[in-house]
Amino acid sequence: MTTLAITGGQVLLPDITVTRADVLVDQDGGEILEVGDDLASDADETLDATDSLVTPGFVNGHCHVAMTLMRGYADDKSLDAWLQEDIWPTEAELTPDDVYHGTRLGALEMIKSGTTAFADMYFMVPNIADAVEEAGLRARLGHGIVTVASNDEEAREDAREGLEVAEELDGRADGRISTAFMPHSLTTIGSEYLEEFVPQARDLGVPIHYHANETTNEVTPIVEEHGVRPMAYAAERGMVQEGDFVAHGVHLDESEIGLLAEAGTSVVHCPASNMKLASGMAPVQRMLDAGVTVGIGTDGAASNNDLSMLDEARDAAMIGKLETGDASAVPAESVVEMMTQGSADAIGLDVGRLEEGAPADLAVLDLESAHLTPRHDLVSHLAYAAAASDVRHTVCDGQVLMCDRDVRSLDEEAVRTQASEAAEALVDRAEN
Ligand SMILES: N[C@@H](CCSC[C@H]1O[C@@H](n2cnc3c(=O)[nH]cnc32)[C@H](O)[C@@H]1O)C(=O)O
Ligand SMILES: [Zn+2]
Repeated sequence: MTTLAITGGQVLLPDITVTRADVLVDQDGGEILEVGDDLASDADETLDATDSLVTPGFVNGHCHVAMTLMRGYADDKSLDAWLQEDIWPTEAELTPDDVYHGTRLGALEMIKSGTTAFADMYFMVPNIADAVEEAGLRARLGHGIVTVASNDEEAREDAREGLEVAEELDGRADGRISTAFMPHSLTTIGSEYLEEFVPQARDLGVPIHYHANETTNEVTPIVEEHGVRPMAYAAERGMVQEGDFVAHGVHLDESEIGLLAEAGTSVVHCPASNMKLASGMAPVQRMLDAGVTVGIGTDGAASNNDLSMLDEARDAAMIGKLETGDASAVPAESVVEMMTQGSADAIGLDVGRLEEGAPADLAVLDLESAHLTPRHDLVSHLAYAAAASDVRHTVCDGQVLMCDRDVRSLDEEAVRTQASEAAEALVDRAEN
Protein backbone atom coordinates (compact mmCIF):
# COMPACT_ATOMS: atom_id res chain seq x y z
CA MET A 1 0.00 0.00 0.00
CA THR A 2 1.28 3.50 -0.89
CA THR A 3 0.39 6.08 1.75
CA LEU A 4 0.18 9.84 1.93
CA ALA A 5 0.15 11.81 5.18
CA ILE A 6 -1.09 15.37 5.57
CA THR A 7 0.53 16.50 8.78
CA GLY A 8 0.51 19.30 11.31
CA GLY A 9 -2.74 20.94 10.26
CA GLN A 10 -6.09 21.93 11.67
CA VAL A 11 -8.74 19.61 10.22
CA LEU A 12 -12.37 20.41 9.39
CA LEU A 13 -14.44 17.47 10.67
CA PRO A 14 -17.83 16.28 9.31
CA ASP A 15 -19.67 18.02 12.19
CA ILE A 16 -18.19 21.35 10.97
CA THR A 17 -15.82 21.75 13.90
CA VAL A 18 -12.06 22.12 13.58
CA THR A 19 -9.49 20.07 15.46
CA ARG A 20 -5.71 19.60 15.36
CA ALA A 21 -5.03 16.33 13.49
CA ASP A 22 -3.10 14.52 10.78
CA VAL A 23 -4.76 12.69 7.89
CA LEU A 24 -3.44 9.36 6.57
CA VAL A 25 -4.46 8.26 3.08
CA ASP A 26 -4.23 4.97 1.17
CA GLN A 27 -3.30 6.22 -2.29
CA ASP A 28 -4.00 2.91 -4.04
CA GLY A 29 -7.55 2.73 -2.75
CA GLY A 30 -7.95 6.53 -2.82
CA GLU A 31 -9.34 6.35 0.70
CA ILE A 32 -8.79 8.03 4.07
CA LEU A 33 -7.30 5.51 6.50
CA GLU A 34 -7.34 7.65 9.60
CA VAL A 35 -7.81 11.17 10.96
CA GLY A 36 -5.87 11.47 14.22
CA ASP A 37 -2.63 12.24 15.99
CA ASP A 38 0.92 11.38 14.92
CA LEU A 39 0.12 9.54 11.70
CA ALA A 40 3.13 10.76 9.74
CA SER A 41 5.92 8.43 10.67
CA ASP A 42 6.21 5.94 7.81
CA ALA A 43 4.03 7.41 5.06
CA ASP A 44 5.47 7.23 1.54
CA GLU A 45 4.75 10.92 0.91
CA THR A 46 4.00 13.77 3.30
CA LEU A 47 2.26 17.08 2.66
CA ASP A 48 3.05 19.72 5.25
CA ALA A 49 -0.05 21.35 6.75
CA THR A 50 1.43 23.38 9.59
CA ASP A 51 -0.30 26.75 9.96
CA SER A 52 -2.86 25.40 7.50
CA LEU A 53 -6.47 24.22 7.44
CA VAL A 54 -7.27 20.80 5.94
CA THR A 55 -10.80 20.69 4.51
CA PRO A 56 -12.73 18.25 2.36
CA GLY A 57 -12.20 19.17 -1.30
CA PHE A 58 -14.91 21.64 -2.26
CA VAL A 59 -17.76 20.32 -4.42
CA ASN A 60 -19.06 22.57 -7.19
CA GLY A 61 -22.65 21.38 -7.57
CA HIS A 62 -23.50 23.05 -10.88
CA CYS A 63 -21.24 24.26 -13.64
CA HIS A 64 -20.64 24.58 -17.37
CA VAL A 65 -16.87 24.31 -17.06
CA ALA A 66 -15.87 24.91 -20.67
CA MET A 67 -17.55 28.32 -20.50
CA THR A 68 -14.24 29.56 -19.08
CA LEU A 69 -13.56 30.36 -22.77
CA MET A 70 -16.34 33.00 -22.58
CA ARG A 71 -15.27 34.52 -19.26
CA GLY A 72 -15.59 38.30 -19.50
CA TYR A 73 -16.93 38.11 -23.05
CA ALA A 74 -20.53 39.21 -22.38
CA ASP A 75 -21.36 40.82 -19.06
CA ASP A 76 -24.11 42.98 -17.61
CA LYS A 77 -27.15 41.40 -19.26
CA SER A 78 -30.21 39.46 -18.09
CA LEU A 79 -30.32 35.67 -18.54
CA ASP A 80 -32.48 35.64 -21.70
CA ALA A 81 -30.58 38.41 -23.51
CA TRP A 82 -27.22 37.03 -22.42
CA LEU A 83 -27.98 33.50 -23.66
CA GLN A 84 -29.73 34.50 -26.87
CA GLU A 85 -27.60 37.43 -28.01
CA ASP A 86 -24.13 36.39 -26.91
CA ILE A 87 -23.70 32.93 -25.45
CA TRP A 88 -25.69 30.66 -27.74
CA PRO A 89 -24.34 32.23 -30.98
CA THR A 90 -20.79 31.83 -29.65
CA GLU A 91 -21.40 28.28 -28.42
CA ALA A 92 -22.63 27.40 -31.92
CA GLU A 93 -19.01 27.86 -33.06
CA LEU A 94 -17.44 25.66 -30.36
CA THR A 95 -15.40 22.70 -31.58
CA PRO A 96 -14.66 19.53 -29.59
CA ASP A 97 -11.08 20.80 -29.15
CA ASP A 98 -12.38 24.10 -27.75
CA VAL A 99 -14.49 22.24 -25.19
CA TYR A 100 -11.45 20.16 -24.20
CA HIS A 101 -9.21 23.23 -23.76
CA GLY A 102 -11.92 25.20 -21.94
CA THR A 103 -12.53 22.30 -19.57
CA ARG A 104 -8.80 21.93 -18.88
CA LEU A 105 -8.67 25.64 -18.03
CA GLY A 106 -11.62 25.26 -15.67
CA ALA A 107 -10.07 22.14 -14.13
CA LEU A 108 -6.84 24.05 -13.54
CA GLU A 109 -8.77 26.84 -11.82
CA MET A 110 -10.68 24.33 -9.70
CA ILE A 111 -7.54 22.49 -8.59
CA LYS A 112 -5.94 25.82 -7.67
CA SER A 113 -8.99 26.84 -5.64
CA GLY A 114 -9.44 23.54 -3.75
CA THR A 115 -12.36 22.09 -5.71
CA THR A 116 -12.05 18.34 -6.23
CA ALA A 117 -15.48 17.40 -7.60
CA PHE A 118 -18.15 19.06 -9.72
CA ALA A 119 -21.33 18.51 -11.70
CA ASP A 120 -21.24 19.72 -15.28
CA MET A 121 -23.88 20.28 -17.95
CA TYR A 122 -22.52 20.94 -21.42
CA PHE A 123 -22.06 19.36 -24.82
CA MET A 124 -19.26 17.36 -26.50
CA VAL A 125 -19.09 15.57 -23.19
CA PRO A 126 -16.52 12.93 -24.24
CA ASN A 127 -14.02 15.81 -24.61
CA ILE A 128 -14.98 17.06 -21.16
CA ALA A 129 -14.41 13.57 -19.78
CA ASP A 130 -10.93 13.46 -21.36
CA ALA A 131 -9.98 16.72 -19.62
CA VAL A 132 -11.42 15.56 -16.28
CA GLU A 133 -9.53 12.30 -16.50
CA GLU A 134 -6.27 14.08 -17.28
CA ALA A 135 -6.75 16.67 -14.51
CA GLY A 136 -7.43 13.96 -11.91
CA LEU A 137 -10.72 15.45 -10.73
CA ARG A 138 -14.04 13.77 -9.92
CA ALA A 139 -17.19 14.77 -11.81
CA ARG A 140 -20.80 14.00 -12.62
CA LEU A 141 -21.22 14.86 -16.31
CA GLY A 142 -24.19 15.20 -18.62
CA HIS A 143 -25.17 16.45 -22.06
CA GLY A 144 -27.44 19.52 -21.85
CA ILE A 145 -30.51 18.93 -24.02
CA VAL A 146 -32.23 21.95 -25.60
CA THR A 147 -35.10 21.45 -28.07
CA VAL A 148 -36.71 24.89 -28.38
CA ALA A 149 -34.92 25.87 -31.60
CA SER A 150 -34.93 22.39 -33.20
CA ASN A 151 -37.22 20.37 -35.42
CA ASP A 152 -38.52 17.05 -34.10
CA GLU A 153 -35.73 14.98 -35.58
CA GLU A 154 -33.00 17.23 -34.17
CA ALA A 155 -34.70 17.37 -30.79
CA ARG A 156 -34.86 13.60 -30.50
CA GLU A 157 -31.28 13.29 -31.67
CA ASP A 158 -30.21 15.70 -28.90
CA ALA A 159 -32.18 13.77 -26.26
CA ARG A 160 -30.71 10.47 -27.49
CA GLU A 161 -27.23 11.99 -27.13
CA GLY A 162 -28.17 12.82 -23.53
CA LEU A 163 -28.98 9.16 -22.91
CA GLU A 164 -25.88 7.89 -24.70
CA VAL A 165 -23.55 10.15 -22.73
CA ALA A 166 -25.22 9.06 -19.47
CA GLU A 167 -24.77 5.41 -20.37
CA GLU A 168 -21.34 5.40 -21.96
CA LEU A 169 -19.29 7.71 -19.77
CA ASP A 170 -20.49 6.39 -16.43
CA GLY A 171 -17.55 4.92 -14.51
CA ARG A 172 -14.82 6.44 -16.71
CA ALA A 173 -11.51 7.64 -15.21
CA ASP A 174 -11.29 4.75 -12.72
CA GLY A 175 -14.79 5.53 -11.51
CA ARG A 176 -14.14 9.24 -10.89
CA ILE A 177 -16.64 10.12 -13.63
CA SER A 178 -20.32 9.44 -13.16
CA THR A 179 -23.20 10.80 -15.23
CA ALA A 180 -26.70 12.23 -15.18
CA PHE A 181 -29.48 12.89 -17.69
CA MET A 182 -29.59 16.66 -18.18
CA PRO A 183 -32.51 18.38 -19.91
CA HIS A 184 -31.39 22.04 -19.93
CA SER A 185 -34.46 23.56 -18.25
CA LEU A 186 -38.22 23.22 -17.99
CA THR A 187 -38.76 25.94 -20.59
CA THR A 188 -36.07 25.04 -23.15
CA ILE A 189 -37.10 21.44 -23.71
CA GLY A 190 -40.54 20.44 -24.97
CA SER A 191 -42.84 18.54 -22.67
CA GLU A 192 -43.26 15.72 -25.23
CA TYR A 193 -39.50 15.05 -25.10
CA LEU A 194 -39.48 14.93 -21.31
CA GLU A 195 -42.36 12.45 -21.42
CA GLU A 196 -40.56 10.25 -23.91
CA PHE A 197 -37.00 10.37 -22.58
CA VAL A 198 -37.15 10.78 -18.79
CA PRO A 199 -38.44 7.19 -18.32
CA GLN A 200 -35.51 5.95 -20.43
CA ALA A 201 -33.09 7.83 -18.19
CA ARG A 202 -34.76 6.19 -15.19
CA ASP A 203 -34.10 2.80 -16.78
CA LEU A 204 -30.39 3.70 -16.88
CA GLY A 205 -30.55 4.47 -13.16
CA VAL A 206 -28.94 7.92 -13.47
CA PRO A 207 -30.13 11.06 -11.69
CA ILE A 208 -31.80 13.92 -13.56
CA HIS A 209 -30.38 17.43 -13.41
CA TYR A 210 -31.82 20.63 -14.90
CA HIS A 211 -32.11 24.39 -14.41
CA ALA A 212 -35.35 25.22 -12.59
CA ASN A 213 -37.08 28.39 -11.41
CA GLU A 214 -33.99 30.45 -12.17
CA THR A 215 -35.91 33.56 -13.27
CA THR A 216 -39.59 34.52 -13.21
CA ASN A 217 -39.50 33.94 -17.00
CA GLU A 218 -39.05 30.27 -16.21
CA VAL A 219 -42.07 30.21 -13.93
CA THR A 220 -44.81 32.30 -15.57
CA PRO A 221 -44.99 30.46 -18.95
CA ILE A 222 -45.36 27.10 -17.19
CA VAL A 223 -48.07 28.36 -14.88
CA GLU A 224 -49.88 29.93 -17.86
CA GLU A 225 -49.60 26.93 -20.13
CA HIS A 226 -49.97 24.04 -17.69
CA GLY A 227 -51.76 25.63 -14.73
CA VAL A 228 -49.23 24.39 -12.16
CA ARG A 229 -45.98 25.62 -10.65
CA PRO A 230 -42.78 24.42 -12.40
CA MET A 231 -41.82 21.87 -9.74
CA ALA A 232 -45.28 20.29 -9.91
CA TYR A 233 -44.95 20.24 -13.71
CA ALA A 234 -41.55 18.56 -13.36
CA ALA A 235 -42.91 16.07 -10.81
CA GLU A 236 -45.71 15.11 -13.21
CA ARG A 237 -43.01 14.22 -15.71
CA GLY A 238 -41.06 12.08 -13.24
CA MET A 239 -38.25 14.57 -12.70
CA VAL A 240 -38.59 15.21 -8.97
CA GLN A 241 -37.29 12.05 -7.38
CA GLU A 242 -34.73 10.97 -4.83
CA GLY A 243 -31.23 11.77 -6.15
CA ASP A 244 -32.38 14.30 -8.76
CA PHE A 245 -30.97 17.80 -8.42
CA VAL A 246 -31.97 21.16 -9.85
CA ALA A 247 -29.83 24.25 -10.37
CA HIS A 248 -30.85 27.64 -8.98
CA GLY A 249 -34.34 27.21 -7.44
CA VAL A 250 -34.58 30.98 -7.06
CA HIS A 251 -38.33 31.47 -7.49
CA LEU A 252 -39.75 28.57 -5.50
CA ASP A 253 -42.95 28.87 -3.47
CA GLU A 254 -43.69 26.98 -0.24
CA SER A 255 -45.52 24.18 -2.06
CA GLU A 256 -42.52 23.59 -4.29
CA ILE A 257 -40.07 23.63 -1.38
CA GLY A 258 -42.28 21.04 0.36
CA LEU A 259 -42.36 18.92 -2.79
CA LEU A 260 -38.54 18.94 -3.09
CA ALA A 261 -38.06 18.10 0.59
CA GLU A 262 -40.50 15.23 0.46
CA ALA A 263 -39.10 13.78 -2.76
CA GLY A 264 -35.43 14.02 -1.76
CA THR A 265 -34.62 16.20 -4.76
CA SER A 266 -31.78 18.63 -4.03
CA VAL A 267 -31.17 22.22 -5.05
CA VAL A 268 -27.81 23.65 -6.08
CA HIS A 269 -27.70 27.31 -5.14
CA CYS A 270 -25.68 29.56 -7.50
CA PRO A 271 -25.60 32.93 -5.73
CA ALA A 272 -23.05 34.77 -7.91
CA SER A 273 -24.84 33.86 -11.14
CA ASN A 274 -28.19 34.81 -9.60
CA MET A 275 -26.85 38.22 -8.61
CA LYS A 276 -24.95 38.90 -11.82
CA LEU A 277 -27.87 38.03 -14.12
CA ALA A 278 -30.26 39.75 -11.66
CA SER A 279 -32.26 36.51 -11.48
CA GLY A 280 -33.27 36.96 -7.83
CA MET A 281 -32.49 35.59 -4.35
CA ALA A 282 -33.07 31.91 -3.62
CA PRO A 283 -34.92 31.07 -0.37
CA VAL A 284 -31.97 29.08 0.97
CA GLN A 285 -32.73 29.33 4.69
CA ARG A 286 -36.35 28.29 4.09
CA MET A 287 -35.17 25.32 2.03
CA LEU A 288 -32.75 24.26 4.77
CA ASP A 289 -35.50 24.65 7.40
CA ALA A 290 -37.81 22.48 5.29
CA GLY A 291 -35.16 19.75 5.04
CA VAL A 292 -34.15 20.21 1.41
CA THR A 293 -30.53 19.20 0.66
CA VAL A 294 -28.86 22.36 -0.64
CA GLY A 295 -25.49 22.48 -2.36
CA ILE A 296 -23.56 25.38 -3.87
CA GLY A 297 -22.38 25.85 -7.45
CA THR A 298 -20.61 28.50 -9.45
CA ASP A 299 -22.58 28.04 -12.70
CA GLY A 300 -20.41 28.82 -15.73
CA ALA A 301 -17.50 31.26 -15.62
CA ALA A 302 -19.31 33.59 -18.03
CA SER A 303 -21.96 34.40 -15.39
CA ASN A 304 -19.79 34.50 -12.26
CA ASN A 305 -16.91 35.13 -13.46
CA ASP A 306 -14.71 32.61 -11.64
CA LEU A 307 -14.99 29.03 -10.44
CA SER A 308 -13.88 29.62 -6.84
CA MET A 309 -16.14 27.90 -4.30
CA LEU A 310 -14.71 30.15 -1.58
CA ASP A 311 -16.12 33.22 -3.32
CA GLU A 312 -19.37 31.34 -3.79
CA ALA A 313 -19.58 30.46 -0.11
CA ARG A 314 -19.25 34.07 0.93
CA ASP A 315 -21.84 35.12 -1.65
CA ALA A 316 -24.23 32.44 -0.36
CA ALA A 317 -23.93 33.66 3.21
CA MET A 318 -24.35 37.31 2.23
CA ILE A 319 -27.34 36.87 -0.08
CA GLY A 320 -28.98 34.51 2.43
CA LYS A 321 -29.08 37.34 4.95
CA LEU A 322 -30.28 39.90 2.45
CA GLU A 323 -33.07 37.61 1.24
CA THR A 324 -34.47 37.07 4.74
CA GLY A 325 -33.57 40.42 6.29
CA ASP A 326 -32.07 38.33 9.10
CA ALA A 327 -28.32 38.41 9.74
CA SER A 328 -28.47 35.00 11.44
CA ALA A 329 -29.77 33.31 8.26
CA VAL A 330 -27.40 31.07 6.23
CA PRO A 331 -24.60 31.24 8.82
CA ALA A 332 -20.97 30.24 8.30
CA GLU A 333 -21.54 26.62 9.41
CA SER A 334 -24.35 26.24 6.87
CA VAL A 335 -22.32 27.51 3.92
CA VAL A 336 -19.31 25.39 4.84
CA GLU A 337 -21.61 22.38 5.11
CA MET A 338 -23.23 23.25 1.75
CA MET A 339 -19.94 23.70 -0.15
CA THR A 340 -18.75 20.25 1.00
CA GLN A 341 -21.35 17.68 2.15
CA GLY A 342 -24.39 19.53 0.80
CA SER A 343 -23.10 19.69 -2.77
CA ALA A 344 -21.73 16.14 -2.54
CA ASP A 345 -25.10 14.81 -1.39
CA ALA A 346 -26.94 16.90 -3.99
CA ILE A 347 -24.93 15.53 -6.91
CA GLY A 348 -24.80 12.04 -5.45
CA LEU A 349 -21.08 11.62 -4.74
CA ASP A 350 -19.87 9.98 -1.55
CA VAL A 351 -17.34 12.76 -0.80
CA GLY A 352 -17.25 15.97 1.24
CA ARG A 353 -16.32 14.47 4.63
CA LEU A 354 -12.87 13.90 6.13
CA GLU A 355 -13.31 10.64 8.00
CA GLU A 356 -12.02 7.08 7.99
CA GLY A 357 -13.16 5.17 4.91
CA ALA A 358 -14.17 8.27 2.92
CA PRO A 359 -12.67 9.06 -0.50
CA ALA A 360 -9.44 11.01 -0.05
CA ASP A 361 -10.50 14.31 -1.64
CA LEU A 362 -9.15 17.30 0.27
CA ALA A 363 -7.72 20.79 0.12
CA VAL A 364 -5.15 22.47 2.37
CA LEU A 365 -5.37 26.22 2.90
CA ASP A 366 -2.45 28.34 4.03
CA LEU A 367 -3.53 30.39 7.07
CA GLU A 368 -0.41 32.54 7.27
CA SER A 369 -1.74 35.71 5.70
CA ALA A 370 -2.98 39.10 6.85
CA HIS A 371 -6.58 38.46 5.81
CA LEU A 372 -6.75 35.24 7.90
CA THR A 373 -5.32 36.83 11.07
CA PRO A 374 -6.26 36.42 13.92
CA ARG A 375 -7.68 32.87 14.02
CA HIS A 376 -10.71 33.12 16.29
CA ASP A 377 -12.82 30.78 14.19
CA LEU A 378 -11.60 28.86 11.13
CA VAL A 379 -15.13 27.98 9.99
CA SER A 380 -15.84 31.71 9.85
CA HIS A 381 -12.63 32.22 7.85
CA LEU A 382 -13.66 29.56 5.32
CA ALA A 383 -17.06 31.17 4.82
CA TYR A 384 -16.10 34.81 4.91
CA ALA A 385 -12.39 35.54 4.52
CA ALA A 386 -10.46 32.80 2.71
CA ALA A 387 -9.60 33.17 -0.98
CA ALA A 388 -8.76 30.76 -3.79
CA SER A 389 -5.10 31.79 -3.64
CA ASP A 390 -4.86 30.51 -0.05
CA VAL A 391 -5.12 26.92 -1.28
CA ARG A 392 -1.67 25.30 -1.22
CA HIS A 393 -2.31 21.55 -1.72
CA THR A 394 -5.15 19.71 -3.47
CA VAL A 395 -5.69 15.94 -3.31
CA CYS A 396 -8.34 13.95 -5.20
CA ASP A 397 -8.86 10.19 -4.99
CA GLY A 398 -5.63 10.01 -2.95
CA GLN A 399 -3.54 11.62 -5.70
CA VAL A 400 -1.72 14.92 -5.11
CA LEU A 401 -3.01 17.21 -7.88
CA MET A 402 -1.27 20.29 -6.46
CA CYS A 403 1.58 20.59 -3.95
CA ASP A 404 2.64 23.98 -2.61
CA ARG A 405 0.68 25.70 -5.39
CA ASP A 406 2.45 23.67 -8.08
CA VAL A 407 -0.14 21.79 -10.15
CA ARG A 408 1.15 18.31 -10.97
CA SER A 409 -1.60 16.83 -13.12
CA LEU A 410 -1.70 19.65 -15.71
CA ASP A 411 0.95 21.85 -17.30
CA GLU A 412 -0.37 25.20 -16.12
CA GLU A 413 1.40 27.30 -18.74
CA ALA A 414 0.32 25.10 -21.65
CA VAL A 415 -3.28 24.88 -20.44
CA ARG A 416 -3.58 28.66 -20.19
CA THR A 417 -1.90 29.33 -23.55
CA GLN A 418 -3.98 26.78 -25.42
CA ALA A 419 -7.23 27.95 -23.82
CA SER A 420 -6.47 31.61 -24.63
CA GLU A 421 -5.76 30.73 -28.25
CA ALA A 422 -8.94 28.68 -28.50
CA ALA A 423 -10.99 31.48 -26.91
CA GLU A 424 -9.64 34.15 -29.26
CA ALA A 425 -10.26 32.05 -32.35
CA LEU A 426 -13.75 31.17 -31.11
CA VAL A 427 -14.79 34.78 -30.64
CA ASP A 428 -13.32 35.61 -34.05
CA ARG A 429 -15.44 32.94 -35.71
CA ALA A 430 -18.56 34.00 -33.82
CA GLU A 431 -18.19 37.66 -34.77
CA ASN A 432 -17.19 37.23 -38.43
N1 LIG B 1 -27.40 20.99 -26.21
C1 LIG B 1 -27.45 22.40 -25.90
C2 LIG B 1 -26.48 22.80 -24.83
C3 LIG B 1 -26.95 22.82 -23.46
S1 LIG B 1 -25.56 22.85 -22.38
C4 LIG B 1 -26.03 23.96 -21.17
C5 LIG B 1 -26.32 25.35 -21.62
O1 LIG B 1 -26.64 26.14 -20.45
C6 LIG B 1 -26.22 27.45 -20.70
N2 LIG B 1 -26.18 28.19 -19.44
C7 LIG B 1 -25.12 28.66 -18.76
N3 LIG B 1 -25.50 29.28 -17.64
C8 LIG B 1 -26.84 29.21 -17.60
C9 LIG B 1 -27.82 29.68 -16.69
O2 LIG B 1 -27.57 30.31 -15.66
N4 LIG B 1 -29.11 29.38 -16.99
C10 LIG B 1 -29.46 28.71 -18.10
N5 LIG B 1 -28.57 28.27 -18.98
C11 LIG B 1 -27.28 28.51 -18.73
C12 LIG B 1 -24.92 27.26 -21.38
O3 LIG B 1 -24.52 28.40 -22.05
C13 LIG B 1 -25.21 26.08 -22.31
O4 LIG B 1 -25.68 26.53 -23.55
C14 LIG B 1 -27.09 23.16 -27.15
O5 LIG B 1 -26.61 22.57 -28.07
O6 LIG B 1 -27.28 24.37 -27.12
ZN1 LIG C 1 -26.29 26.73 -15.33
